[in-house]
Order: sequence, then structure tokens, then C-alpha cells
Amino acid sequence: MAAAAKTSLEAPPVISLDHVTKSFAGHDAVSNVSFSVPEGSFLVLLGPSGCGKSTMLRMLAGLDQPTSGRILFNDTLVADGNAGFTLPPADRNAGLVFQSYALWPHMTVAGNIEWPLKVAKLPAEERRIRRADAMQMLGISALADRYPGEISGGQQQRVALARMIAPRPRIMLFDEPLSNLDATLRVEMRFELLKLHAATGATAVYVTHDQVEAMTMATHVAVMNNGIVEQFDAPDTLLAEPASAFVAGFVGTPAANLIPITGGRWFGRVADPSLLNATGHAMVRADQIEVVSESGPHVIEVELAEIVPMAGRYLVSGLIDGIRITTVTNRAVRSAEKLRFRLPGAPAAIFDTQGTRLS
Ligand SMILES: Nc1ncnc2c1ncn2[C@@H]1O[C@H](COP(=O)(O)OP(=O)(O)OP(=O)(O)O)[C@@H](O)[C@H]1O
Repeated sequence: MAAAAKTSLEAPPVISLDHVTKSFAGHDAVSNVSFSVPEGSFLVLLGPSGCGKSTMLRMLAGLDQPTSGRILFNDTLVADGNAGFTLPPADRNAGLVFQSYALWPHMTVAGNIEWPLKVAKLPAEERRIRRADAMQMLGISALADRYPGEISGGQQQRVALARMIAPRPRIMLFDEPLSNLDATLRVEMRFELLKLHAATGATAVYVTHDQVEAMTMATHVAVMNNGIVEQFDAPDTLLAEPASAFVAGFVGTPAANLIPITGGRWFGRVADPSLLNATGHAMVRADQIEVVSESGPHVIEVELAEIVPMAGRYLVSGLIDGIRITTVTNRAVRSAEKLRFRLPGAPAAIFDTQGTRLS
């Protein structure tokens, strides 16, 4: 269900994927993916472990060759699976940062950052300027003479980022770059990365399985599942108009509830014309469910599963038929309480048994 990128009102595409597939031993890690990334965007490849995010990024970096399909950077063909062609990483004007920092331990911070500039054979003065600019942008000028073993993990990641931007690539590729950092540092570095993105004007592609990271950083998100792109859209659109049950259940804090419906009945029991006689799942956002005291139409009894205080409110989850339903409420629910949830008059969306959106 790969949706095309909406590029008509946006900048021209810097990256275009045209029916790209990558197979390993007959299994498609990435399957028939097409989209284009407008210049200056921050695209996040989001999905659960094993969905093909890293494989996609590696093809963009030139570390893996597509089995079929083509990749273009602007008008330049950088990979053509059918022709068995792939442009080497060094010739793509794209920088790459991994989860592991991969710094040279025997080189100083300044030496590490200068290394790709030396490989590119830039003159010494230009190297000095670019090295200083990159260190200043990442706030690590004071660490120039230290060795990687003498700085913290967060500082090492800053060095890896400075090394990536020093050659001034027009495309920046990130593979889970923050996952080795603690929670506080991760939030701080998200902000740093966005500043870097704005300051360089480069187009970024960022791999993560963390939907909060995706929703806070991205201009565009490609939600991946089993090697396919389920939806390619802006974060707000993913939340407001999820194209599939998978997307609805993957994004959002909390993610929307997906309630099973059979023949137009909630949980196969409570008939409701708003369910259109459908069988599959109804999407109900947490704030569409009310915690009530009395039974009545659309009210279901649930077994309390969890109460999470959140910004002055409570996320209350209950279980019914082994399915977890979450609501957000101002009420301080007591843990021993028998819970009743009132479902909304109509769901926010309906998906069939394949997860395809019906309404
Ligand atoms: N070199 C390889 N040889 C064989 N199979 C591979 C290879 N690389 C990836 N795969 C398979 O391709 C699929 C996608 O892997 P990939 O690493 O792209 O997923 P991912 O979404 O990045 O996962 P994670 O978040 O866990 O890194 C997986 O089933 C994986 O086992």
C-alpha cells in the first residue's frame, strides 16, 4: 500500500526511489518501495525491528545494492538494481552516522573530524576551516585535542556528527544515532540534530523504531512494515488520517485503540450502525473513550490493567477479551475499581481484516 509522496507543492525531490526491492536469499527485506523526498526535508523511516529500515538506508548510502528498482539523487542515477549498478558511497555526496560512533581511537577529536576531508584531498586551509565550523556547530571546539577514550558517549556522538557534516554533504543519513544515549541526552540530541539540519539545509533520512522520535523530528515519515511502506506522509497526517490499521496502532502517544469488530458489532457483541456492518478493527482514540460509573449504551466493562499519570491526567488501560483499551482521563481511578468505558458514538476510522482502511 505504498503511497506516493505529495511533492506537488513542495521543493523538487532530492531523493527518488522507483520500485526498489532488496531481497536476501529470496526474502524481500524491502519490497517495491517508491517515494520521493523533497529538498530540505527530514524524512524518518519508522517501523518495528526487522521491517527493512536499515536495509533501505544502506541502499541510500551505497552499502547495499537494490535487487531491482532505481534510486536517484536529484537527476543522478545512484543505483539501478536491474542493471546491477550502484555508485560507491564516497561518490554520493551523502554522509552517514550509525548507532555506534566508529571513531578512530588513536586520533584526536580534531583528527577524526578532519579524516574524511583528508581522504577527499581537500587543501589544508579548507580542511581547517571546515573542521572548525563542524566542531563549533556541535559545541565541541574545546574537545579538539582529546582522544575518543577521554570523552563521554554523548560527546563521542557529537564528534561522529561533526565528522559527518564536515564534508558538507547535501544528504545526511542517520541509522538510530541516538539509541546508545540515555533518555535525557536523547531528547537534547534530537534538538541538536534538528538545529544541524536547519543550519546545513541538507536533506536528512533518519532511521528509528521510536515513534516519538519520528513524530517530533520528521517533516515526512515513511512507516514501514514487513518491507513495505504502509504510509508516507507528514506526522500530523499519520495521526489524523492513518492509511492502515498498522499505522493507527503504531503512531501516537498513546497509539489509537484498535477494537475488533465483527459484522458491525463492537467486540462481536454490541451492535452499532456506525460500524457499517464491517468486520475488522475500529480505531478509537484514547480521548474518545470516557470512564463512567454506570452501565448504558456503548458502555463496556473492563479489567483494570494499568494507570499511568501523565501531565496532570491519567492514561488508564483496561483489558477486555485479552485486548488492551486505553483512555485518557482526569479522574483519579482507584486501582481496585471495576471499570466501565464508554465507547464513542462513531469510531475515528474502520479497517478491514487485512488492515486496509474502509472509512
Ligand atoms: N545481510 C543480510 N542477509 C540476510 N538477511 C538480511 C540481511 N540484512 C538484513 N536482513 C533481513 O532483512 C530484514 C530487514 O532487516 P533490517 O536490518 O533492514 O531491519 P530494521 O528494520 O532495520 O531492523 P532493526 O530495527 O532491528 O535494525 C530482516 O528480516 C533481516 O533479517
